[in-house]
Amino acid sequence: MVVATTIALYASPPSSVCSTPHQISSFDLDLSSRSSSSSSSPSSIASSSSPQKPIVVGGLSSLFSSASVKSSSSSSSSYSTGVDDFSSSLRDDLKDLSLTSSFCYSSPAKFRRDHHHQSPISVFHGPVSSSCSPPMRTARDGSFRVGASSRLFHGFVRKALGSCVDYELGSSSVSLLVDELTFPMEDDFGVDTRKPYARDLLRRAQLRHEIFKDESVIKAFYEAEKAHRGQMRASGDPYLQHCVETAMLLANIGANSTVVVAGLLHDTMDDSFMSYDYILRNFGAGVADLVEGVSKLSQLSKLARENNTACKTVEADRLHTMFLAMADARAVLIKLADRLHNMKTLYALSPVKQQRFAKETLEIFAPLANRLGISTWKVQLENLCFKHLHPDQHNEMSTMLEDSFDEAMITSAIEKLEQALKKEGISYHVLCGRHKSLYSIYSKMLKKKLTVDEIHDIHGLRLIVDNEGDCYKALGVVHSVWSEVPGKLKDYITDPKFNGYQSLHTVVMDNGTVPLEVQIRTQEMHLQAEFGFAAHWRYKEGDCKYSSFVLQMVEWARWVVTWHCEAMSKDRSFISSSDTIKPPCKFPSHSEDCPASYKPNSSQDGPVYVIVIENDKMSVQEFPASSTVSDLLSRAGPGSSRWSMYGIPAKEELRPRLNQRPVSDLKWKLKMGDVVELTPPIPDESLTEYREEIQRMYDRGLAFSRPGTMDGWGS
Ligand SMILES: Nc1nc2c(ncn2[C@@H]2O[C@H](COP(=O)(O)OP(=O)(O)OP(=O)(O)O)[C@@H](O)[C@H]2O)c(=O)[nH]1
Ligand SMILES: Nc1ncnc2c1ncn2[C@@H]1O[C@H](COP(=O)(O)OP(=O)(O)OP(=O)(O)O)[C@@H](O)[C@H]1O
Repeated sequence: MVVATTIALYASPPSSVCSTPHQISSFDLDLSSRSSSSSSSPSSIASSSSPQKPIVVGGLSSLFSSASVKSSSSSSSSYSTGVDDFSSSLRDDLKDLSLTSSFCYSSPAKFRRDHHHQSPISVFHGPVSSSCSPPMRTARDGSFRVGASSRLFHGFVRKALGSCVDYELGSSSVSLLVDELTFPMEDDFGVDTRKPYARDLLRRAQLRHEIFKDESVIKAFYEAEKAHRGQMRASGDPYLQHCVETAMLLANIGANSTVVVAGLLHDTMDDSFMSYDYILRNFGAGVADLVEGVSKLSQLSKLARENNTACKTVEADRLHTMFLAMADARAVLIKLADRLHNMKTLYALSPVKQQRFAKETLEIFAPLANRLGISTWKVQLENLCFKHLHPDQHNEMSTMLEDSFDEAMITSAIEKLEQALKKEGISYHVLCGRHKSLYSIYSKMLKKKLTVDEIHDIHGLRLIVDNEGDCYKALGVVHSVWSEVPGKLKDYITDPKFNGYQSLHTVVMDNGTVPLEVQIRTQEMHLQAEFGFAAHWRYKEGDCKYSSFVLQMVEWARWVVTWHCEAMSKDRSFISSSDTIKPPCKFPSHSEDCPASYKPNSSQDGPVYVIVIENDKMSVQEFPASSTVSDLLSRAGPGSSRWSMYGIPAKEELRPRLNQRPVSDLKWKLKMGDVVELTPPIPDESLTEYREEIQRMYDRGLAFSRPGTMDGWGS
């Protein structure tokens, strides 16, 4: 949820980290800002999609002093110091920046030392030797890769994390305006592809975020323009606009140019002539793999949506795991950005489609954003779903909270506490605040059967201090500033929760009328609460039991995202100083032989989730690691309707299709995210003939052995 790091932040002098007085900017809070026209309109998407409003204080005084003010600010806290003079469009961008897990400016000096020569756009813009890239990127197995569509279904279980060393395009620090291109922008016929509308779109994007001046991003923009030319959205906008908005969302969380480029191209494989190889040639394997990953995710998501698969909790759980495990976490990030923009423009679709999308988003994508720790997207997705799925409750809640929300309250509460702490000589790492989102309030009311007046954490502050002693001292300060609500003090430091969660919680009354929850913890405790056993995503998912595989996968995915997105990387400085929580191995330099790296085909002990489509019905099935297609077939087993009276498989099972291609080897190992079709589209009339042929083979003794022991399937 909150805040605070950008490269500009790291470039600020360490002395300013915790001690500088901060002016808190005002901000647009859709729910609370009564002056906002959008807030009062029931149909306003803005009011429902607004993220929580995190406000942060902590060494940000020089945050906006960098020359790259726009990009650095865009990837920083939404509500930190000195944004008053920003343009309204930039402020719009900033709305997207309230991120969950980050509050740390603990070692800016280190980052400064490490990164101050780098592009302000991304700390990871440095060139990375190609030896870091996993070999699979270029040495592709040809057996299942004939044609573009088959590519979509191949090789997705590559190292989810190997990809984190993939920065082919990251080295570009070239910053260009639209008219300064150093490469030709012509199509195959030598026609200048820079259509006026595209030029305008790009110019506007460049005003909103510096990364759109990056040469590779501009090139991708024009490739996307070519690919989607003539294609319109249901809203009537050119399709290209969706590509730009998707990329903008990514840029706003600090994603580097590789991810932004892939964001621009994310639909090209599905919607146009553009092939994997074309993207590979023009943008490198990193981008091509990401686009391919997004494409695969889109196809699975469509299948799930059409089959209403995620309405079953077990299958939804498997889908969350599958999505994160089968593709690079950055592909999930792009898919989330794509979905967020689609949700923002959902009004253009038919009511039936709106419901379907909203349902799937709530079941699959919001939880994924939660797992990745991208709180701002999670909040927006949930609020938009809420609005479409329960419009009456949504309206009611909006109206109710419009009357009680007070945005100024949090900013002034932060100021008050900041001053009091200073007076007492208590230093802190982070002081931040947030409004609870509309959907989160609604869910809490339902879950705990409470009225809105009984929710005490609609307004919340979080204070991160140096040590346990300071936690208690700060608690005393909090209680001296505001009056304590009796019975609401919880000391999870002395008495940690069963999952190890530690923090002090208290509820106080601001102005004697509005409850304010204050959480106080150390950096270590905060890290545990974000990344550790007590991680917030797990807390939010409830009493689920997770396999170690799932836990490891989410941990990795979060690390990948955190390390690739500056705005989410606030915890890095914490982590570097933490003894108890270390990344599974050192990012971003881990390589194939890193013992901790995720190797799906060797060290992975499963399980594997596979999409099975049978008689046009989709299910997500779990198999032990190393299961084969043959194992999948045998699961149906004799006695099932799909086995003929002779005990041999009927024709359909003899030609199962794996990832859209006929299976050539039944010993083929199933991989996370594989799609197995058990009902190939064979015309009915051919079945009888085919079964007879099988029967003849069987009679001649050429038949296959019993299920489960079938040997290789020809090839
Ligand atoms: N990361 C993490 N956060 C937690 C956990 N438990 C509680 N929290 C945070 O602490 C807040 C309040 O928790 P509690 O004080 O235990 O409150 P409660 O009794 O569950 O309910 P309320 O007082 O109604 O919020 C939650 O809203 C979370 O933000 C946990 O296990 N992990
Ligand atoms: N008092 C607080 N101050 C600052 N941030 C908070 C505070 N309480 C929760 N958060 C953060 O706000 C984000 C959204 O949390 P949300 O309000 O949806 O749920 P929660 O408060 O953690 O849990 P619950 O709804 O069960 O009480 C999370 O990232 C959470 O860590």
